[in-house]
Amino acid sequence: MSQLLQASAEQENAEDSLSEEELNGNLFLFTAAGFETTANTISYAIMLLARHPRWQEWLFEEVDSLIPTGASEVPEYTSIVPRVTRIMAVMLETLRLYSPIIRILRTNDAAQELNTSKGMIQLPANSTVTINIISLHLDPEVWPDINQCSDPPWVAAENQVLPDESAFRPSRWINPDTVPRRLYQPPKGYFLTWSYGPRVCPGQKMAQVEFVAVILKLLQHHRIDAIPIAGEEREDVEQRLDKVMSGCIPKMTLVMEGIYDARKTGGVPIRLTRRN
Ligand code: HEM
Repeated sequence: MSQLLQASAEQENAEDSLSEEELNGNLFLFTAAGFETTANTISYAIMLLARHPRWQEWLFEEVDSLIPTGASEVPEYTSIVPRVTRIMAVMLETLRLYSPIIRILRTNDAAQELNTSKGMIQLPANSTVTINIISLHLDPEVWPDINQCSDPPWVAAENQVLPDESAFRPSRWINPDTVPRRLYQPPKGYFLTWSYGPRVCPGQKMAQVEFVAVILKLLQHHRIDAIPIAGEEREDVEQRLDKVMSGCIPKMTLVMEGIYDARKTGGVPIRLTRRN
């Protein structure tokens, strides 16, 4: 944003600088696009980790190897971020299941021919095309059973009721050691959480660093638990969390309904317990 302001201020002709309306528009875009998206992704990840606590144990292994217990040093970007794999996998899996932007709209000025795998599609001028990100991210022809070799052993023993593509299984993003790229690269066009092409999200890397920093610091000393309400058993808590997460609505970005109005709705009480 500061580079944009500087470039605008340096223009010799006033009409080449950004108008007040354009400045306000950009400020709004950066705030909404930069804040809501990442904040909600972190909220969903915390809910998923409270709902599936065994994945926290899996993350603790990575967190403790990155910052050994008792280490007083503040995590340092260049030494930590390139080594973070599991936290990134949790971020990608959260974004796959709960992408903050659930559809991308594009309108063409002129008539266009699209050459697709299903044949040629003629688009008249001013057609609006909606890309449905949710269905791409859950496509049963693409997502099931990827990288099962990276699963922690308890995954195979779990009685999984959901089809694999709908389940929270972050290890699907972790390639075996024999593959040079650490994280799974989905087929082109099937993971569009950041969009694609010339208008791809410019804040992608910043969001990743924010997510890693928050989850790393949170799990360095704490575990996340959903607090039972009024004598709930664990099974009741799980059902309640599933219900909250399935009650998502796309506002500016995808959000869990009622969760941010905690005074009225009660929200979802979460406890951070200090790890030993
Ligand atoms: C998890 C976090 C994020 C996700 C999932 C995300 C996703 C997206 C998507 C899908 C678009 C394209 C929207 C469209 O074309 O209709 C977009 C655009 C944009 N994002 Fe992000 N974003 C995230 C974080 C950020 C951050 C942290 C920033 C900046 C600090 C940012 C700044 C922008 C801007 C400025 C655009 C507009 C780009 C353009 O129109 O050419 N985003 N983002």
